[in-house]
Amino acid sequence: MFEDRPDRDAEVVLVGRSNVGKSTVMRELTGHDVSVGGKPGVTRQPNHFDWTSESFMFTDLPGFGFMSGVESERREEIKTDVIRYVEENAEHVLAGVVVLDGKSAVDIIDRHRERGNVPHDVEMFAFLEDVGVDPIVAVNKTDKIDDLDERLNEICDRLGLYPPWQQWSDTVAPICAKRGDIDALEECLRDRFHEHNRDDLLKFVS
Ligand SMILES: Nc1nc2c(ncn2[C@@H]2O[C@H](COP(=O)(O)OP(=O)(O)OP(=O)(O)O)[C@@H](O)[C@H]2O)c(=O)[nH]1
Repeated sequence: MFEDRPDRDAEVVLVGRSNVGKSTVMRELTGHDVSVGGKPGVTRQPNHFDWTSESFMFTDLPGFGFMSGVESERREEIKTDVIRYVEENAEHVLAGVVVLDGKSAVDIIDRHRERGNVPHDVEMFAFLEDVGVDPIVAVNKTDKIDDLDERLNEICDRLGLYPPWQQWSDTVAPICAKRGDIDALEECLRDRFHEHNRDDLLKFVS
């Protein structure tokens, strides 16, 4: 189980498979330098970051899915904890950011489907919608992708968003966190803050 959540009115959560770059995205969003790049599965508890003085925080939730050296039972527990956390706090969550590794996401999704499983990323996207949390899909590591438009269309297709991806530019944000390029994600967040009547937060998004 996760430790106690700090008492804040509003929150944006980051979810995603292990090693997709969530900590790097968080560093770029908040300026907090958290441990990045260690062993997959390093983040096992939520990392909460106060971002403004407006009782708002970002939360980096533990990565789920395959992690070398972590048993499948433990991986399932982590995923269950992530799901429970979002469910319990949905009313405070202004947006749920599903971070994907743009290079490998489609292959991993297709492999899971071929085996008859629901892929984690697809499940998480649908789950956020189910609990009334607007999902944003941050497609990270775009520096490793050759044909970005095609890849983004494939990702949309797998998530049930009818391509072309440009139709979903308020939901799908191609980013390269490592190089500090997260403009598209910030734009999506700005939309969500506005929709939730939190214009007070807009000034904090660069
Ligand atoms: N090529 C490339 N690598 C990136 C990018 N963003 C992050 N990485 C790398 O991906 C690896 C994992 O990054 P983390 O930020 O630790 O990933 P995480 O999702 O927080 O990982 P967990 O703690 O396992 O959940 C690191 O080696 C990062 O440097 C990117 O935009 N491009």
